[in-house]
Amino acid sequence: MHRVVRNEQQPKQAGPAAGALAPPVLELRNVDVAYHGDIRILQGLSMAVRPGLITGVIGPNGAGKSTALRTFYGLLKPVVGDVLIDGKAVTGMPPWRFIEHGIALVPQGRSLFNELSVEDNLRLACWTFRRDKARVAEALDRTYAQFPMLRERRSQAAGAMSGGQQRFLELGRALALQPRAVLLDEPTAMIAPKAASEIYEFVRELPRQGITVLLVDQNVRQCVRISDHLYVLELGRNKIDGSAQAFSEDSSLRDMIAEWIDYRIDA
Ligand SMILES: Nc1ncnc2c1ncn2[C@@H]1O[C@H](COP(=O)(O)OP(=O)(O)OP(=O)(O)O)[C@@H](O)[C@H]1O
Repeated sequence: MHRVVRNEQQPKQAGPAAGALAPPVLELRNVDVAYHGDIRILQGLSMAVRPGLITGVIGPNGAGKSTALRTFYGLLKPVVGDVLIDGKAVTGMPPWRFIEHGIALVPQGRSLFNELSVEDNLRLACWTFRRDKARVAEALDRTYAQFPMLRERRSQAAGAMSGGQQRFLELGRALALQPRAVLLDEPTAMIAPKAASEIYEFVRELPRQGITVLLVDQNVRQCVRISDHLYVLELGRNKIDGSAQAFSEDSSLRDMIAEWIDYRIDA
């Protein structure tokens, strides 16, 4: 059974953050977020997504991980505090403008047009420059080179593919616009284990392509394994954050993570 291990008033920082000198691509600064009325789901939450790293966000069910990701992408507006891109406040900016800043989202759950072909789903990602046929063709070629499986299935209805294949199409659609950062919300939820492992291996390589990652995940084991920097949330607040190295070197933190993994396995 899961137990809350620490409940300090102040979040603990587990050692210096990896890439701590680079300014964040994205940042939440002391945000409070409410869905309805004045019940604040996030309270004083601060997080930074640093370039070239995978930043993982973990925490118990209902801790506010997905709410934080939606706030990062402008889908929820903070009641208090700010969202920043490259150090500049963009609080209240609508989600569709994030791609102009090179930031893409792969939301939780299925987001494809099931009846449309794989290729038409990719073409929709190119909507803003649809009249530039050469640019669309280049985006498709690049995506098919990265995901040969999608090229083979380009005429197939997206909804006829397996869950894992659909996830790769969603990733391909997000990457078609060559973002510098991608926000992933539970990328392997409801995906078979083998495909989930392939997705994590793919995500792990993204920084090598110059793509910064924010990964919100219930799969604590995989999130801890591939992240460079981890945030642990609890009840909508910062609990602990630090580099993956600091987590691996601190036995009390390891115990806490192990406890969560055990909890998840037993549940
Ligand atoms: N659309 C909504 N309207 C009202 N409350 C919501 C809404 N979405 C989430 N919540 C509440 O906000 C809190 C945080 O939810 P959130 O989905 O962000 O947590 P999470 O850490 O991502 O959880 P999980 O790991 O279970 O996905 C929960 O108490 C949840 O019930």
